[in-house]
Amino acid sequence: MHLVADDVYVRYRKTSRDVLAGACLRVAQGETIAVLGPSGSGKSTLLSVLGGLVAPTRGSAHLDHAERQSLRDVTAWVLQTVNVLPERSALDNAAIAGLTRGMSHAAARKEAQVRLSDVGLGDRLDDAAKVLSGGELQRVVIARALMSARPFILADEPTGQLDRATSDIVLDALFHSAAGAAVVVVTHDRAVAERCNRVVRIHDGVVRPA
Ligand SMILES: Nc1ncnc2c1ncn2[C@@H]1O[C@H](COP(=O)(O)OP(=O)(O)OP(=O)(O)O)[C@@H](O)[C@H]1O
Repeated sequence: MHLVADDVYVRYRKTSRDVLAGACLRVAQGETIAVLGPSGSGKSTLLSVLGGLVAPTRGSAHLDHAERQSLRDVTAWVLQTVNVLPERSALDNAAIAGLTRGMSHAAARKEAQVRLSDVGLGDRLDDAAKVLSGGELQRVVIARALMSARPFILADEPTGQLDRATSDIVLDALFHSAAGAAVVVVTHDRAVAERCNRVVRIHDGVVRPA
């Protein structure tokens, strides 16, 4: 199964330019792709198209062998602005993705414990999200994305606000623990790109090898 953006054009309402203008990207299962490009070039837009959140004006985004499966059902997000329930524990925040998947409460909590331990938060399970640091929160979000068991993880600047050492911990969590899931990561950070199998750049609305 591949996640495919095929000749995608996106023009936002009330704007006069195509942010994406013939963008193509084919994401194989298990691969890691860094998407680079200047601010405003359309990186987040491409990610939103792949995740089924923005509909192309022309062209399409789809799964090549499962056309009827929705993009939203096969993608999990790791976003720049961490969206967690601040009063709930790290364990609860990660377990939510298991509940959404139809797991029992007990099974979701058990798997969340494993996922959080995998990203180095085994000793923070019961801490409320609001007392965790930025890097710890980002790892909770990664554990939650992994809990969703979706084959494609879309990460938008996951290390944007973190220092180098914390970024490395978060990237280890993202790339090592994702075992089997593809990761498409939008980044300005060369160190992130260096850890990916493939690096592409958006320029003039199209995707080119970097
Ligand atoms: N909902 C929207 N409505 C109108 N214009 C939008 C919308 N979302 C994005 N844009 C515009 O589309 C262009 C591309 O935005 P996008 O966020 O995809 O770029 P980016 O490469 O991810 O930028 P950055 O690196 O600064 O995050 C920008 O000019 C932005 O203002």
